[in-house]
Amino acid sequence: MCRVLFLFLQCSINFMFYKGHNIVKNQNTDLVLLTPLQMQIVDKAAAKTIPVKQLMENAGWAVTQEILKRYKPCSVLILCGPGNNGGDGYVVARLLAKAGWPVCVGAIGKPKAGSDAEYAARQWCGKTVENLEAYVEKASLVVDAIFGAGLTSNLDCRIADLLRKAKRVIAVDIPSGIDGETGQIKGYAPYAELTVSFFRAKPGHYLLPGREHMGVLVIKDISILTNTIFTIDIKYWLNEPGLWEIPRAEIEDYKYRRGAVSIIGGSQMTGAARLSAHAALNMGAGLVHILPLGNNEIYSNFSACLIVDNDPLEDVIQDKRRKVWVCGPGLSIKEVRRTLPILIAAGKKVIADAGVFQTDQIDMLKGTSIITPHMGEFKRVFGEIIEDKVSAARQAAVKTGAVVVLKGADTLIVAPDGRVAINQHASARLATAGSGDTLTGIIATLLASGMPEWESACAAVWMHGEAGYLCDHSWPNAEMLANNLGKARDNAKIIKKIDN
Ligand SMILES: NC(=O)C1=CN([C@@H]2O[C@H](COP(=O)(O)OP(=O)(O)OC[C@H]3O[C@@H](n4cnc5c(N)ncnc54)[C@H](O)[C@@H]3O)[C@@H](O)[C@H]2O)[C@H](O)CC1
Ligand SMILES: [K+]
Repeated sequence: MCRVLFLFLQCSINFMFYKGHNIVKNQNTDLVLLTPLQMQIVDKAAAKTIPVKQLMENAGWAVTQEILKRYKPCSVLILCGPGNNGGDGYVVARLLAKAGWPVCVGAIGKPKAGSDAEYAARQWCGKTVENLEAYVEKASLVVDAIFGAGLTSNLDCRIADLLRKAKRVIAVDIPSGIDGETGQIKGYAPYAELTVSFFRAKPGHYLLPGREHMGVLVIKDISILTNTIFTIDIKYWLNEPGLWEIPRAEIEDYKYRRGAVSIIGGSQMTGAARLSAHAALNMGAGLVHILPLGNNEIYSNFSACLIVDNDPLEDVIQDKRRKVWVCGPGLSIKEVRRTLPILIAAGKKVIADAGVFQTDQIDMLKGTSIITPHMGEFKRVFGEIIEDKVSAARQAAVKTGAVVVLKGADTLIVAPDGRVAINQHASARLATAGSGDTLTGIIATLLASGMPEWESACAAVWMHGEAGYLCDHSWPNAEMLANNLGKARDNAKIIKKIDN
């Protein structure tokens, strides 16, 4: 009952804020990721209702609780930087010492006079050590509270050398040296075994290579109100159920409403289109066609549920009910040139993959709905990554007008309007030939069932990962992955139900 009332109040508050700003487009605020700059805005807004000193106390308390929960008392060195990250560190030092742990502090820089961090430093009455090199080596645990959201440039070599000597590191907010927005390493960053951050995670917590430095990542509530998010133009989300909603089967459904997926079937490499079709069928598409560019026998013998087109593409595209097309898996560049422009000119929603990335002709992709390159393909078409991969994918989305799914261990789903979902729901089980073709079939099915482009791609990437997790076999092939898609789809709904 209380939960229902709480949800009602939360929805009402959300609605009030949406009316005013319409800034948070996706309703699940739990999945929002804040850049360090946005976090500063949140901090400032939060400080109007709760003093920063109190937020810092809450942050230090949260870190201390996580340490007490996971470790037995041991010698701890807390490295405190000059800013508020250091301030959190001083609070941890005080609270851990109060709990009876042998603690000392190593001050790296001095907090500004009159700052909240200086206040926290003054509350620390224990040992502050000078010979940091020796202490870092001796300490059983090193708490890295040097830099957090405020890191502006590469870590100084002395600080990097110091952190290199630490045996076991616990990071406050984020390991020093990781860029909170891009996940890139500025000079050096330690590998923490535990990272405790506050309110909402940052993109850099999930983007590689940063993600590998987090160890166990815990995000703690420090009493910042959720509604502070509504004043910010959110651009990053973690890709989990709740960010999107999969259409449910309705009593009045018919096959075209459930979704019709059409796939161009290559004349030589026929496995790719068949895998896409297999994924689409297992994902619940209402109708799956393959249009073969060569001998259609292999496609006709593939599955009783599959329809193989006998007519040429120019005729088939006249069928207005067949809106969603997959073009690229198993196609030569010649086959792509023969089919992709026809589909685009006919106004079809095209998911372009594999074969379409064989040239650097970006123009060819304009008018597609979703493109799904892995990093090698992305670079072939769009060139080397100059800044970071999120910026590069955003530029590619603007240039093509398509949603870009940049596939990898931290797959990005980037919309032309700048929205970015970061997927961490994946494992090495997806790294198998044909896995990409499977993903294409999943995206096509969701798009054909009426989901918008970005949401279809996000949901498909998550379900692809889920199918991998569901495999009993630790080295599944793409067909085994596709066999788990029905269950993956069900799981997405169950998890969403619990979240909301
Ligand atoms: N809502 C929250 O999440 C809260 C977070 N808290 C903690 O505050 C920090 C962010 O604090 P801020 O003072 O803005 O930044 P830092 O402490 O990370 O560092 C700023 C400090 O460091 C100097 N600096 C930056 N880069 C370098 C560098 N490469 N070399 C040398 N010096 C550098 C800069 O000039 C400043 O002096 C956040 O991470 C949380 O841990 C709050 O406690 C409460 C709410
Ligand atoms: K830190």
